[in-house]
Amino acid sequence: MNANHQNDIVVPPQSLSAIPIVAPPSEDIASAPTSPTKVNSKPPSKVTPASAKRLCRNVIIHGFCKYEGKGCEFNHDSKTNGRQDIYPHTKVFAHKSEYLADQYHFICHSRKYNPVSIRSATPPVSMSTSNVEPSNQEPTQDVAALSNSFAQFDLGGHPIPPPPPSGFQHPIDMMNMMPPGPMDPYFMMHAGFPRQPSFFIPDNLREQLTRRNESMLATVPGHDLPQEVHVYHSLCPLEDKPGQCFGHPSWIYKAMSSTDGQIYALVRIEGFRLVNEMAMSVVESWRHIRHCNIVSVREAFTTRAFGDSSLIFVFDFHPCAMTLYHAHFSPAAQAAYGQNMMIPETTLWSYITQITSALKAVHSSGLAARNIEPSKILVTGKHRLRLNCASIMDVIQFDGGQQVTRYQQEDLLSFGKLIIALACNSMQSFHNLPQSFEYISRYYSPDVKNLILYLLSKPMPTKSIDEVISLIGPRSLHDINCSQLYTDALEHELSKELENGRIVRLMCKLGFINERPEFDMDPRWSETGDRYIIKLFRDYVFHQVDESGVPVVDMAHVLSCLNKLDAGVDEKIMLMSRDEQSCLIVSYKEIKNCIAAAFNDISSGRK
Ligand SMILES: Nc1ncnc2c1ncn2[C@@H]1O[C@H](COP(=O)(O)OP(=O)(O)OP(=O)(O)O)[C@@H](O)[C@H]1O
Repeated sequence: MNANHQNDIVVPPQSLSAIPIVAPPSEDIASAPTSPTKVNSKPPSKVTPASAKRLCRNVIIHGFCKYEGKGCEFNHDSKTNGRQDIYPHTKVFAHKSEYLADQYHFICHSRKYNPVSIRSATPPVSMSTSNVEPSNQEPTQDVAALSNSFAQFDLGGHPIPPPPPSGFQHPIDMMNMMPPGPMDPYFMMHAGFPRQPSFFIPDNLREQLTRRNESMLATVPGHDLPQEVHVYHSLCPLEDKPGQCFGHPSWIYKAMSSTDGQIYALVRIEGFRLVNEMAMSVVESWRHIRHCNIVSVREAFTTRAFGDSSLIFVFDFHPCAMTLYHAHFSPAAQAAYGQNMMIPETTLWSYITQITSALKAVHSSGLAARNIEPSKILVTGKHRLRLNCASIMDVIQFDGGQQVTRYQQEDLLSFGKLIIALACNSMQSFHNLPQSFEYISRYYSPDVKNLILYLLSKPMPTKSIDEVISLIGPRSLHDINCSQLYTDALEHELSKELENGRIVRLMCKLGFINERPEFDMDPRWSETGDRYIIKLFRDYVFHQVDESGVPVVDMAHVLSCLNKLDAGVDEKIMLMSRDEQSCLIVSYKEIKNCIAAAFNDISSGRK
């Protein structure tokens, strides 16, 4: 610390309303120091018995005192206390002294004359055991003296707010918007403390998104794939052995496009010789379909990059996706859930609604899906389905689109088979229809059976996806409702993340500003003025210690401070010099202005 500031603080001229705390004088108000610049720092500490009659400042301002019954000696019964009784001797400096009295009261609650202890989880230690020098003065007088010393500063703009109405929530409490449920273990560490604001998204959602992000970045070492295929690089196989795509040996890779930097899924049909160039034009029709239940195809091309003649289809990549087969019918899934794996009716209707919606989009575009089977439908989230491998069948069995109507009827038939398989939890269920229908009738509503009967009925011109839509109409409304509720929940989470984004930006600004070595000799960057306030604020937010000097790692405190800073609220805080010899009272609004000015200096290229 700069030697000039060992024992006192010169109020920076830029921050007129930053108030250095004067050492509470032991003399009378009349003999209180009047110089605003030179300050001592030892705060008053002892509360005389007279305080017992005085209404607690915390009750006045916040509606409650968290130290009531835990050492706070002031009166907490607001009904028996008139406001005019609070500081009968300090009428002249009413608002100033009241304000500072409030600060003083907080100091009294502090364990080590350190603002962090205001937020401490443990009850405050009595003043006699704290480091604060005891004072015989009544707080009112001390405070009046303090305000007297700073009469020249503009303290008048902040009248004390009226006592809060019952039910009033302190801004910090208003951030306690944690959803009902078990408390986050982090906050449990602060037992005995009111619930802290939660700024983080729920664990399950966070884990899901993290897994997806990791899956996007995951690589598989030791493969001998080409470095580059067309504009795609960083190929990574998603399977360790070739699969079967519509009867052809196939591979699927994750790869990055050098065109847009996005990750895609490349489906490679191995050793495929394209005889009709026109076949590729089908992909163009598919490319125009953008639907939430269809994996979008981006392009298709042939390549010799793998040492053979391969046909490549490029699809959107959905991290952590698995096929419907894998989710419900694979030996692993069957072993894990056994007979208990019956799909609940609401889930079944959700699946039906999503596939119907996808088929409607495809059929309306004059195409047929030709992929309604469990291994060609991806589950990309909870109960979230997407038809995969769109367009592949049309290319490898190209017929110029002559049989679309037939294929569309086949889509409906395949859809019926799929519902039977899902409802009976068996891929073989279609081979024993009477038994399957009996099972479905027993466990599902008649609507399911009626829909299946319709889908399995003979192909005819009137049998269409539109008919299916009218059959499932009321059921699909439930799915729409669920989706919208989920969207609302996600938006809510997103709004919280938005706050976090703002906080990160603020922290970046603080990082840019604090202790820049190249500005060491510059008085504007040394430990005076705005930058000094910013530095002390950084200490206040991050470097607090408890009464034994142990660092306090209190995320809730950090987030709460940064949120208030971001909002630029009028609330004032006390910043302490590192030697604890002097302190400043300054509002978040003023600190925000200091940071904005300092950051502006840096970002404008000032040297
Ligand atoms: N678009 C995609 N985005 C992300 N992952 C995908 C995508 N398409 C496929 N996958 C992943 O690749 C795996 C294999 O897909 P594929 O289409 O080859 O299914 P499969 O069950 O192996 O079928 P088959 O046995 O017929 O090859 C899927 O389980 C999924 O994890």
